[in-house]
Amino acid sequence: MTSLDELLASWNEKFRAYEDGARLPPHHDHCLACGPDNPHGHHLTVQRRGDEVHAVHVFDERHVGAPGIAHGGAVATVLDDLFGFLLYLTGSPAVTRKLEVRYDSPVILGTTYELAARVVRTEGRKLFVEADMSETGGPTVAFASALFLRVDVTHFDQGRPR
Ligand SMILES: CCCCCCCC/C=C\CCCCCCCC(=O)SCCNC(=O)CCNC(=O)[C@H](O)C(C)(C)COP(=O)(O)OP(=O)(O)OC[C@H]1O[C@@H](n2cnc3c(N)ncnc32)[C@H](O)[C@@H]1OP(=O)(O)O
Repeated sequence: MTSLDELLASWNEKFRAYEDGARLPPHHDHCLACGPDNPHGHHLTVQRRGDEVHAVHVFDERHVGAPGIAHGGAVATVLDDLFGFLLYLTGSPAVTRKLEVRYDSPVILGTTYELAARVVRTEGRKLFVEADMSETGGPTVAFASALFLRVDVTHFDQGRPR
C-alpha cells in the first residue's frame, strides 16, 4: 500500500501539464475506482480530451446490484472518481462536498460505457462539475453533478493512521 508520505512525494509529479489525449495517472495504486492494485476496484483508466476527461468502462460481477445490473453506489463511485481526474487539469487537489447522481437507465454489467466529465464553473475554492455516461452514440444512462472544494495537502493528513 502506498504510504501517505509517498503520495505526498508524488504530488508535484501528478499535478503537472498533460497533453491532449494523455492518459492521466491514478490517484494512487489502491484507489477504489482507479487504483490498479485494488482487487475490489474498478481499475478506471482516464484520458484528457481537451478540457474534459474521458473513460471507457465496463462494470463487472464485483459491482452487481440487482442481478445483471450495476449497483448504484458503484456507478456513483466511478462518476465521483472521474471528477477527481479533472483536478489534474485544474491544477490543485480538491474533494467532493456534494454529489448528485441521476440514474436514467440501468447500467448493465458487461456492457461498454463511455464517460465524460467537465468543469462547468469555478468560484474561488468551489468547482462545479458535471459528468455523463452512455453507450457509444446512445442516450445518457447516468448523469452526475458535484461540488468539489479545493483543499491543501494537510486535508489528507487526516487519513494518517492514529
Ligand atoms: C496527500 C496527498 C494525496 C495525493 C493523492 C494523489 C492525488 C489526489 C488528488 C486529489 C484527491 C481527490 C481524489 C478524488 C477522489 C474522488 C473524490 C472523493 O472521493 S473525495 C472524498 C469524499 N469527500 C470528502 O471526504 C470531503 C469531506 N468534507 C470535508 O473534508 C469538508 O467538508 C471540506 C474540506 C470539503 C469543506 O469544509 P470547509 O469547512 O473548508 O468548507 P465548507 O464549510 O464546507 O464550505 C466552503 C464553501 O462551500 C459552500 N458549500 C458547501 N456546501 C455547498 C453546497 N451543497 N452547495 C453550494 N455551496 C456549498 C459553503 O457555503 C462555503 O461557501 P463560501 O466559502 O462561504 O462562499
